[in-house]
Amino acid sequence: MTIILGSDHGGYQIKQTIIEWLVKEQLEFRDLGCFSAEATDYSPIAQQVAEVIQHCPNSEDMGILICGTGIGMSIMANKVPGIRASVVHNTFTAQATREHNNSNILCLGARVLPSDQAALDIVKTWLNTPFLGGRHKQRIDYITNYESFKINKRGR
Ligand SMILES: O=C(CO)[C@H](O)[C@H](O)[C@H](O)COP(=O)(O)O
Repeated sequence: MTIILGSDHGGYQIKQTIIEWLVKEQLEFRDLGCFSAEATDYSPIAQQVAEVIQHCPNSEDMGILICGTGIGMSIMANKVPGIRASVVHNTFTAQATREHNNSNILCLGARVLPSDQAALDIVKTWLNTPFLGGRHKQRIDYITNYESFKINKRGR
C-alpha cells in the first residue's frame, strides 16, 4: 500500500506532520503537494490524488487530503468514479468510514481539528481499520453501480 498525500495551503502544516510520522513508521507514501504554505487551490490537488487512487492496482492505495475544512477536497475527490472520500473529525468517524464505507480517501480540516496530534490519531485509526464487508458491501455496490450508469436515477 502506498499513501498518496495532498493539501492546499490550509492543510500544508498538518501534511508535513503526517509525513514526519509516515517516515518514522517507514510507510510508503507519495506527496503530490502543495510544497509550501503559499496560497494554492485545493481542487486540482484533490483531483490528482483521487485519480492516482482511482487507477492504483488492486485498489490498495489510500489517499489523505487536507485543506481548511476537508470539505472542498472531499467535494472534488468524490467527483472521481471509484472514490469514497470522507471528511472525518474524530477517531469514531475514522473507524466508521473504513468499516462501513470502505473509504479510500481521508479528508481532514486543519482549521477544524484541535491539534496535529488529533489529526495523527485519526490517520492511524483510519489506516488500521479494515472494511467489514457484508451488508455494507451491497450499499457500496449500489453507489458503484450508480457511478457506472448500471442503475438509473431512481435506483432501478
Ligand atoms: O475548500 C475549503 C473549504 O471547503 C478549504 O477549507 C480551503 O482550504 C479554504 O477554502 C481556503 O481558504 P483561504 O481563505 O483561501 O485560505
